[in-house]
Amino acid sequence: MEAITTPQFSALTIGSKSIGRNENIAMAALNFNRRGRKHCVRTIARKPNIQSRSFHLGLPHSCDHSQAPVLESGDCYTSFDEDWLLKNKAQEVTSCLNGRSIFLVGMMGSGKTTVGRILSEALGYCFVDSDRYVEQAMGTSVTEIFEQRGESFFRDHESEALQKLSFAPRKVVATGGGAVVRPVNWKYMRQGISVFLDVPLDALARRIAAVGTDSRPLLHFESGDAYTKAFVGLFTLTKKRSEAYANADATVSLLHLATNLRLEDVFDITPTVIAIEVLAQIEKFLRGNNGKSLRMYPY
Ligand SMILES: Nc1ncnc2c1ncn2[C@@H]1O[C@H](COP(=O)(O)OP(=O)(O)O)[C@@H](O)[C@H]1O
Ligand SMILES: O=C(O)C1=C[C@@H](OP(=O)(O)O)[C@@H](O)[C@H](O)C1
Repeated sequence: MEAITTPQFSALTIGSKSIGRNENIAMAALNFNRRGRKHCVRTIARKPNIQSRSFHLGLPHSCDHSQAPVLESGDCYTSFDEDWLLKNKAQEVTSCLNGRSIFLVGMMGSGKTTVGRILSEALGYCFVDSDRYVEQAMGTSVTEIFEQRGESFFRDHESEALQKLSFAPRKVVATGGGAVVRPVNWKYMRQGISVFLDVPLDALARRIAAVGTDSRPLLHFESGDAYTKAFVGLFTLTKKRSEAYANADATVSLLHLATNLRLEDVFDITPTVIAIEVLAQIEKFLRGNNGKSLRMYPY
């Protein structure tokens, strides 16, 4: 059996900078392959109730990761800095991505815009929100388009936007929550890699209630407070769309992620950690390790 090697960054000092909403330290991932050799720096999550502090990461020659939390992608981790890890993960995935764009799909409020911006910055890609793209092309808001021209008019322009974006490499595209329902949109998104952000209904409704339903016309028909409107509306849409979301090349399930990180609430998972997990799942897909078939890409 080969000896386990000490990671190159064993003397790296973790700064005492604040990370995440509660200023807790981040958790870094060091992935070891089956033969026990250090493979690469992997993923992280914010660990609640641990004070930020400086320390040296010096791993012994035989690391026991049996107690380390495990991400959905199967990586385990120790304490580290999440921005640093995102950068490293992005560097690692960049070469296998080879310029392919990333299309984030998921329900309203699943974090496509928030996570997409972080991802694009880490990868040096451009970020495009397809709703904003349509709004710019039409010179009016999505809400007004729905109210004045109807949903199918909006869907036509959404498809046109995705078609145009599909030709452009090096983009992270936050698609609209309903883009998955038109089969032709998958043809466009297949020019890149699609990732489904799978977020529990309650968390979606809480996020949307926090900002209100004004900019989400499909939730305007429901009655009750913002949370109830969002929950009921999203429940109905989810039932119709879950099969379509399953077409994505990769999925990041926040429930699985929270369970593996031993977090009680998906709200405790920061957008940066989700971005890292998106990259880890893309890597799995590109290596043919997630059960989805690879396609030929134009870039
Ligand atoms: N990981 C997260 N934890 C808590 N709130 C989040 C997270 N990601 C996004 N949000 C919040 O949820 C709301 C919807 O996010 P957004 O990125 O606009 O979703 P989408 O583009 O999928 O509709 C925003 O107010 C955003 O700040
Ligand atoms: O789920 C949907 O059908 C929609 C989601 C919205 O985008 P977000 O997912 O960015 O909120 C926007 O495209 C439009 O209101 C319709």
